[in-house]
Amino acid sequence: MENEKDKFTIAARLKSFKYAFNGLKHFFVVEHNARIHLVAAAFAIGLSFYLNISSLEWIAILAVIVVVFVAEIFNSCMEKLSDVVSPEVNPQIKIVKDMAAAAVLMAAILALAVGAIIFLPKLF
Ligand SMILES: Nc1ncnc2c1ncn2[C@@H]1O[C@H](COP(=O)(O)OP(=O)(O)OP(=O)(O)O)[C@@H](O)[C@H]1O
Repeated sequence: MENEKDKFTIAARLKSFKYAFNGLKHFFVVEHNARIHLVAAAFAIGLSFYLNISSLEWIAILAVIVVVFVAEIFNSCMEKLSDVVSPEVNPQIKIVKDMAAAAVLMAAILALAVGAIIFLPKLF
């Protein structure tokens, strides 16, 4: 039988959004790396306006910005979860944290490559 909690309600969906925005607020207010990504994103968006890039180029720039933020949010989640699960030094936690950081590195490399492909020919 369907439980009260499983029922679809607009109020429950709105609450989920509230929690998601709460997570976003925490990320931008508390996590220091978020500020670095925010500055880089603002720079890329400013440069995109200045260089009057095409619609497809905008899609690529916005997509890589979001990919970097998503990777960094999950990386921060992994760090927090790891610190709760195992606050002491643990070789498996090291691998978990290193791999989460590797995901951010991959996203950042992609963002740099896409930025270079779009911006460099317009600048030089
Ligand atoms: N509990 C642990 N056991 C083993 N190694 C750890 C542990 N905690 C952290 N490390 C190692 O230290 C590195 C840095 O971990 P930490 O949680 O400090 O992330 P950080 O990258 O410094 O955090 P931030 O992204 O907030 O600057 C990890 O990638 C991992 O190699």
